[in-house]
Amino acid sequence: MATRGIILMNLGSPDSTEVKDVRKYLLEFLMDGRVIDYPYLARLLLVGGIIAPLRAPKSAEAYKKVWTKEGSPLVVLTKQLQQALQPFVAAPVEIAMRYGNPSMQQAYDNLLAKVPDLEEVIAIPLYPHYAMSSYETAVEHAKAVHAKNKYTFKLDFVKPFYSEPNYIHALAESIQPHLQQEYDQILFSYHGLPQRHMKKADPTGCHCLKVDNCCEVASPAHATCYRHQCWTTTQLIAGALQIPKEKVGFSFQSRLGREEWLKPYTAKRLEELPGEGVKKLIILCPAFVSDCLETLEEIAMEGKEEFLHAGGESYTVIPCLNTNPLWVNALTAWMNDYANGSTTMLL
Ligand SMILES: C=CC1=C(C)c2cc3[nH]c(cc4nc(cc5[nH]c(cc1n2)c(C)c5CCC(=O)O)C(CCC(=O)O)=C4C)c(C)c3C=C
Ligand SMILES: [Fe+2]
Ligand SMILES: [Fe+2]
Repeated sequence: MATRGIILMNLGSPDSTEVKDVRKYLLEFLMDGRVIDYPYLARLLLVGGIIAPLRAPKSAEAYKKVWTKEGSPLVVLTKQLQQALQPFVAAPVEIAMRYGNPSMQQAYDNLLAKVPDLEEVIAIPLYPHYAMSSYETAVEHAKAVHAKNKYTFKLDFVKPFYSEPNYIHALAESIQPHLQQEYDQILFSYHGLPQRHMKKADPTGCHCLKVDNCCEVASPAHATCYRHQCWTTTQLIAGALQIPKEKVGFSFQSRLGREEWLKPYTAKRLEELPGEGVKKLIILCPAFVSDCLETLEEIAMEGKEEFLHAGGESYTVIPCLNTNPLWVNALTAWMNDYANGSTTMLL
């Protein structure tokens, strides 16, 4: 059998909540041409001259609200997932961040230190849904670091798992206990994307955001359609838990800049919902498998304030899967199926 290693890939966080570290992180993140996809010089002027310097102090304050003794929640929870998974798989597991630390190269080198005759690495981008700015950049970065260092081991990737039954089961079971309370709506809030990115990722050039109900009509575009994949996760969870259609909400959070992003915007919905009679809200963020700034600060703190201020009465946030044993089971099943010759979960 091949000598293997596994890498859990997540987005990454600043090294600390100091403004200089947050600025450095924002620069690395937003200078990624798959995130801010403007021509290099325009991107450099916008990100280096405006966004990173102006946003860093505000983001640093937000990070301070959620930072833990061990560091950023996203990185700490990804490490905890590594520790939870390791006992169930034969191959060593490392973690890597697309931006910041630990880097992809560190992860490869850690695996090589443990397995000098490493033949194959399976990278698992921890994003259920495909987006150029999350899944695709993680994959392309992993390939670029692999090529630059002339590593000889083979590199494979787990594909977006938005509809995979073990993942859906884990997510549904994590939601189920919260549905025992009285609620008016359960809002599935996904990280947003510029609408332009959706059209850019459409290989047909004529489907996404161009056809009525584009995400609900069959199309080859769905393999790279973020909105379709978010919609599918929502439908599968609502079906598994038999949540009535009128109690399911769907929105997109974390907008940046002036372009139009996917709608409806979560922040706007949180202001509108109480006026529509939704006083008791349950909210979750299935675009993330690990809690992070966007779930702990934007949704659990700011979002709650917005909703209650608009007249809402109760606001329950469902945590991300983090180290949920069923989620660990899902990852274990994919890795063990692969070790037994199945390539179903590979890109
Ligand atoms: C679900 C995956 C993600 C997609 C898609 C995504 C797109 C995207 N993000 C920005 C800008 C920012 N995102 C920020 C934080 C952040 N984003 C994701 C995931 C996705 N982003 C995560 C997990 C996090 C949290 C990181 C953490 O340390 O906890 C930030 C930084 C924080 C802030 O200043 O608000 C920015 C900026 C864009 C522009 C984009 C698509 C074009
Ligand atoms: Fe983001
Ligand atoms: Fe679509």
